[in-house]
Amino acid sequence: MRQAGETLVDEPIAGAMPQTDHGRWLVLNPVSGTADHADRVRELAEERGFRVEETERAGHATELARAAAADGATLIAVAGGDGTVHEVIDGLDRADAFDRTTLVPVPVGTANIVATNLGIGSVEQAFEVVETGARRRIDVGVADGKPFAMSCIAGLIADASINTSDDSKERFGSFAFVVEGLREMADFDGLHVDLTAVSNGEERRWSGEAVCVLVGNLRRFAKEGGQADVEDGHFEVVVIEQMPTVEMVAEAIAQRVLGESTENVFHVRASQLEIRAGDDESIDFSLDGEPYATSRLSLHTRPLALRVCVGPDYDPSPFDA
Ligand SMILES: Nc1ncnc2c1ncn2[C@@H]1O[C@H](COP(=O)(O)OP(=O)(O)OP(=O)(O)O)[C@@H](O)[C@H]1O
Repeated sequence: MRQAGETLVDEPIAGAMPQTDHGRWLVLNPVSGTADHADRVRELAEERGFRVEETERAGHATELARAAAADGATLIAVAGGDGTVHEVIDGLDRADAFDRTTLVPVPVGTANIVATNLGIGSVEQAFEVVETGARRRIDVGVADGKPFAMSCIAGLIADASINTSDDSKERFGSFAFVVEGLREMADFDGLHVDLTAVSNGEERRWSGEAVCVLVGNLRRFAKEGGQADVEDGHFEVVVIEQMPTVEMVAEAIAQRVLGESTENVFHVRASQLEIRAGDDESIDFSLDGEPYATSRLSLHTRPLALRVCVGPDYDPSPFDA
């Protein structure tokens, strides 16, 4: 449910962009994905008036985003994968620049989940939407003060994109990487977790042994996956309960993917969330792929905080009939 004061800002659009961008920066990670994109991206960006800065090491994209904000950039393109986008969002947040900078992901990474969910499928399309696409504001997740765009996940999960087979993707949809993770480590003991979620003012709790905890912002884990509603001020939270065998977990997940609810999958939409380790040991989280370990994590959404360019396939209300 959208609340009063959180209405969409669907900013204009075709043709208007070059006049409204006071400075265009492009942060280029030359080693993302297959690392063969730098020349092409640089050429397209320079033709369109971007100042291009290449990253030289991990964390550098955060510094470059801060420099772009300090320079007064109103448009920042990010040629990289989800890790680079995450770093740039961190830099914009540190510069307190969400309100004056629009981000556009240029997908040259491995998974490119942020770009895909914003409806941007290729390098060429990214530059196209800069000129003619819609601009919108989307929710940002915050975990212990750290911003994230895509997801915050913990537990037994295989690398989200790389290790997941096509067969598994077909059967288990957006949970395929959990099933692959289970197969890799069949003796996993589970995470002992106490979780409190606030949804529309109501508190919901879950305690127990979990296979994994999946908190999606731009990324959707429940049901068939796909693009999340990233303008609703809520995370979609999925907890998969530990079960005696890998097969049972896989079966529970398959049923869930097929739309049948099961007792072993807890699913809630939440604007605030606290995840505590039941045994006070720290839990290894992944914030958009960035590792973060703690025994108590507080999360909330910043509704409609980040300005982005979106492609034609982006749907602001993906679950409306
Ligand atoms: N010049 C560089 N040399 C080495 N590593 C770099 C350099 N510049 C950035 N990095 C690091 O490269 C890592 C990978 O980048 P990125 O996430 O963009 O690509 P990816 O992993 O291929 O894609 P995805 O995250 O979409 O799967 C990031 O962690 C970033 O910090």
